[in-house]
Amino acid sequence: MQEKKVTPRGAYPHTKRAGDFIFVSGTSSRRPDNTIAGVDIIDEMGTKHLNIATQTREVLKNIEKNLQNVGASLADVVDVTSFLVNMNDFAGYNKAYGEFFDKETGPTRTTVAVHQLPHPDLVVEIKVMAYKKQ
Ligand SMILES: N/C(=C\C=C\C(=O)O)C(=O)O
Repeated sequence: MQEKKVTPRGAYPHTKRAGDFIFVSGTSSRRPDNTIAGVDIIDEMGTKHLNIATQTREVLKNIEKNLQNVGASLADVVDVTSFLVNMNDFAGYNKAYGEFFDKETGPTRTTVAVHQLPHPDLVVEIKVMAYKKQ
């Protein structure tokens, strides 16, 4: 059976090729059913813990799938821009990110804090640029 895909939240594609460059739109940990990975319910009152490490991993896996759909992979990523809602999450984000990319061979990266993301349960969104010859 074919895997259900995350659909973009607006009038944009997940990926856009421009020559040998591939741009990937801002991506979250949203699943194909529009629930969000990395939202832990921590008590019987339904209190949420928004898990930066889980969200970062799921974002990067979603980006990987989007790149695979156009014949590329995370190994082709040359530049990353990350948006955190809270810079106090930086350490958790940075550690999870390091499971996917290496300091010497990985892409350049810029991380900024933003006031909000398109869903209140999101704590990280990432966009990337990849380079893969056609
Ligand atoms: N890239 C955008 C939103 C992504 C949200 C998501 O994947 O959950 C946008 O609105 O530009």
